[in-house]
Amino acid sequence: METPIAVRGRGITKVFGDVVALDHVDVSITQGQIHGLVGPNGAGKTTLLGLLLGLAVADEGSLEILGAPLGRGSDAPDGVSGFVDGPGLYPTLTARQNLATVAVLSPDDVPTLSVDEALAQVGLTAAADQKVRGFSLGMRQRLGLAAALLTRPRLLVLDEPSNGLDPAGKRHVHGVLRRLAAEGATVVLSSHRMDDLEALCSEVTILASGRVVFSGPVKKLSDEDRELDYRVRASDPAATRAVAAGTPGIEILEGGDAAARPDTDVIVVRARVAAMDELVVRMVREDIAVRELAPVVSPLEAAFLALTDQLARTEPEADR
Ligand SMILES: Nc1ncnc2c1ncn2[C@@H]1O[C@H](COP(=O)(O)OP(=O)(O)OP(=O)(O)O)[C@@H](O)[C@H]1O
Repeated sequence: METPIAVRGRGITKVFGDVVALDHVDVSITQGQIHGLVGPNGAGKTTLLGLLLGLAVADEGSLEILGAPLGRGSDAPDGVSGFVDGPGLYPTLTARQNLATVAVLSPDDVPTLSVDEALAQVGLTAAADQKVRGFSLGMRQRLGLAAALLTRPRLLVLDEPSNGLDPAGKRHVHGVLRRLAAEGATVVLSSHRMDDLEALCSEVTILASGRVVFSGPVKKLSDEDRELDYRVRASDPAATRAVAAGTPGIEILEGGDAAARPDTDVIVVRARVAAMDELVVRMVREDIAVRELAPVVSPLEAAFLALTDQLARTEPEADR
């Protein structure tokens, strides 16, 4: 049986005065996915998330959420929760009081999570009775997530949920989102952090200037045919350099952002995957131990930069 589609948008256009925030955007998100929205500042991510939350309506196009078409003047879609532009919280109330306020606003027929359970899920039990005024950005983000979890959403929409989270907080929040998705909920989130998106999302939509430049599985972006820059650290840097220089398809990068490293035992090379495989085989044959080999930027980030840069170069100046 085909997995149901949680979000289906066709030709979505949203204009603010002279600014086309979304320009005929098509997007399909299957149920149970964690779907990432990524794009440069002003690309239209928050605008699209706002439409999913029913905070605004599109000027053109159709949007279907959890199987129901979203029309002009529709209420916020059932089963959807989340936030854009930071969670709306009352600073003079405690975390528990904030959630209690949200809980009483939930319609009676909506299945809810208890306030204590929501606080526990985001790791805020110990801070439950502290006023939100004294909360750090990361704690506010977690409380915003707890508020969104109260109604047991089938579609959770989050604008930069990892903002301000320390590594432990991030791991905790990622765990909550993965569990939700495993239980069948759909999560759509925006982020500027490619490492977060790669860790969490099975699919991403890349937006640039309001247009979709890619939408699909993250692994499709890890194109083996794309040249990437790799850091190579080995037991014998001079010998590595000599082997790299003699390996077809390997370009040693001297200078530039990627290569300007203070640790001189690292060399940076530009190559496709097949050439890197050959380089490693040759190094091992020469008894050189490979201590580190990693792309300077991740495949997703490289694809993002290539796709958004390509669009910027093909757009006339007046369009930007
Ligand atoms: N309410 C509004 N009134 C006027 N212009 C707006 C409004 N909301 C968004 N815009 C414009 O629409 C475009 C898209 O904005 P949006 O906030 O969706 O981008 P974004 O991808 O979320 O950016 P960022 O990464 O900076 O958060 C921008 O040019 C922005 O200035």
